Amino acid sequence: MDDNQKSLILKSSSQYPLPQGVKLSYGTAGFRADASILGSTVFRVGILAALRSLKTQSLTGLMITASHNKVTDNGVKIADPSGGMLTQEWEPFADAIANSPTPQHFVQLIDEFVKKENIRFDGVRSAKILLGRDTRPSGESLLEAAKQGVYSIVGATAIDMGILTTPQLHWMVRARNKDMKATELDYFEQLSSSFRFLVDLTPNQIKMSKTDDKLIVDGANGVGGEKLEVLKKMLNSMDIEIRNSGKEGGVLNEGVGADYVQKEKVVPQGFHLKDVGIRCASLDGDADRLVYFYVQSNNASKIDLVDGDKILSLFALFIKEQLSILKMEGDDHVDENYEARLGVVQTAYANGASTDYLRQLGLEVVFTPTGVKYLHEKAAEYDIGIYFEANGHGTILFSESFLTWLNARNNELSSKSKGSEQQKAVLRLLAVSNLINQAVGDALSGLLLVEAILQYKGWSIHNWSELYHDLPSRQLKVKVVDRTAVVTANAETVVVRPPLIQEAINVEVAKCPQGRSFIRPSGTEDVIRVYAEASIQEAADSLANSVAKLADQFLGFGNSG
Ligand SMILES: CC(=O)N[C@H]1[C@@H](OP(=O)(O)O)O[C@H](CO)[C@@H](O)[C@@H]1O
Ligand SMILES: [Mg+2]
Repeated sequence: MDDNQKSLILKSSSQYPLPQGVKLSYGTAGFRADASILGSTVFRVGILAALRSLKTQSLTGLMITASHNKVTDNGVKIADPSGGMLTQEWEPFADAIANSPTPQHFVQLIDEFVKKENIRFDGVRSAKILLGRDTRPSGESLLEAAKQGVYSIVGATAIDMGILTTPQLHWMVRARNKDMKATELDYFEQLSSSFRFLVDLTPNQIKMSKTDDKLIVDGANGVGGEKLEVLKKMLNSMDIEIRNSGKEGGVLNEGVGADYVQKEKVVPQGFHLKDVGIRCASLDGDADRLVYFYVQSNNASKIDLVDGDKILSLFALFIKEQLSILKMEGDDHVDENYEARLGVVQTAYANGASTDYLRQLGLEVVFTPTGVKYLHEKAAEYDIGIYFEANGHGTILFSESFLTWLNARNNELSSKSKGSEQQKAVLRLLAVSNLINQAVGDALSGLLLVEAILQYKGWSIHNWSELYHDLPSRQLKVKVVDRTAVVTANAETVVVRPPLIQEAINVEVAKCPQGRSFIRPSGTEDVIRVYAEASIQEAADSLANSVAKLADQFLGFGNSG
């Protein structure tokens, strides 16, 4: 970096001083905190996004959101040129700059990093960053801070895309870098046209009953509701009612949204007994999580939850079915069949019943630590990789080579057996690859795929929910002195440090029929999370309580000496 560049950063960063006592870490979902302390963080992440753009010689993205957190929080994360999360190799640098105490120290950190990474400032290609934000009131001024960050890098351009869902921003970054159509309208057109295409391939004899047509969506009073309104207009065949769109005066994520519904297992605000029997879905605050549910007929506040694991199972079942149609005999090109590698990726939070179900289907199921970046990376190793967190974040990834094969197969079948079952299966898989977001989990595209598959199978939400029965589970949080003292292994299923706690957990688990329990430090909150499941709810609750006590004994404040 030349002196001019250094003094530009120095000057602008003095306008965004780091508040006293702030310590942030680029966790499972970027930086998140109370919005009032985030100005300097977002400014610095603006610079980081520009450096990432220079390093990769591609466009990057910056999203301002705190997802399902309360409305007074906010956050910021970077989209890499692929549309995925920021490369993990850069996370330590993100932490270092966010916590740098003075503008001088900050400039020095950047200068060292630029040298180490060999980032070129020769102006041959300048940095370009797409900016987006959710509907939080603090978003506007934080977006300004991000712009100031970007503009402190000579020649850099910030393109403000306005209010978006997180997956839309990731989708646009990916599309732009692939020289594909990348505006918001292109996003809606791609989703709606591939959805219509998929639905047109529904076998004729299957028709859903009239009562199963309707879908009610809880928009969490966030950005998802207003975007779904746009999509709905382009899909005039669908009967969707959107509640908690943010226009009715409700507060973002307060008693609404996918996180609330999944964790509390109760109806979101605005849902009542008269909704019994109707298919309902809930988005989170930035529309990258999706769960379904229906209201229990005997208790209007309780729901039956159809979570990310069950969305994953529905997707896996459908994909597997299409792959087996492809393999059907009766055409002369059986030898040209491509053995597509289908993989399913879950975390330790996946309900044990879902994993059993998927394995019974004969699918390969693998586990990664919590956090989209791990699941996504693993899923990308397959021809078709399906990943979901139980909380509703997930998608289906298709490899380039498999897509090339599908397109070639389609051309071949078009000339030899147009309209055959095999060609329809090929076209369905291609439509899914266009519909489902290839960059990150996306509640809107996930919702359309669920709807298309339910129509294809002629299923109600009850049919779907009956695929398997969830084992009762319980999640708890424990405040501890230092959550980083907990080190886990085997996709977070065992604790390796501190010593002896895992043995103690094993003793509790052994007392419990179908018992399973683990603890891990949260990446987004200063707590240890406890998960337990068992054959009955009381046993899951008591297992979770005993393990929480162990966490407190080994790590809690009583043990701080
Ligand atoms: C148990 C749970 O739901 N954990 C969530 C939560 O992470 P934690 O690291 O558990 O705080 O937020 C992440 C970001 O949204 C999400 O990826 C993850 O699944
Ligand atoms: Mg979210």
